[in-house]
Amino acid sequence: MITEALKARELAYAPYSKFKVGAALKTKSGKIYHGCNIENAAYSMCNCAERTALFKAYSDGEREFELLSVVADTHRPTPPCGACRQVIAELCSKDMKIVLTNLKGDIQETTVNDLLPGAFSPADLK
Ligand SMILES: O=c1ccn([C@H]2C[C@H](O)[C@@H](CO)O2)c(=O)[nH]1
Ligand SMILES: [Zn+2]
Repeated sequence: MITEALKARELAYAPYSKFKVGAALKTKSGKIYHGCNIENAAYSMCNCAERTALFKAYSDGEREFELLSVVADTHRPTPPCGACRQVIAELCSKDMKIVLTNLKGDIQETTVNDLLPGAFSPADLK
């Protein structure tokens, strides 16, 4: 899955930050969705790799996910931003595994719940 995230990273559209990110999301049925960050001249419209992968999968009707991997050229394994953590918390199970990596090959394994404990959730709307 790290190799798949690296492949996804190659397709990043990051002309402004020059910071390419790749993500790979595996469904429970074994399908792999790739995502890269996609930036925009209107900077606030930039979309992260993690959300690209999740939205691709979700819009294909996928609902059950097994693993998300993320990679970028960071000193530590690439941490997803707050917005992605919130989206991941909504669409993936709390115990789903997340593998954070970087180009040096450092690896950090974590879970959805560890990335955003106490996330605002659909239950809070009731
Ligand atoms: O985990 C992360 C962190 C940042 N980015 C993107 C957003 C923006 O395009 C660039 C710089 O923040 O990296 C991601 O895709 N994922
Ligand atoms: Zn993000």
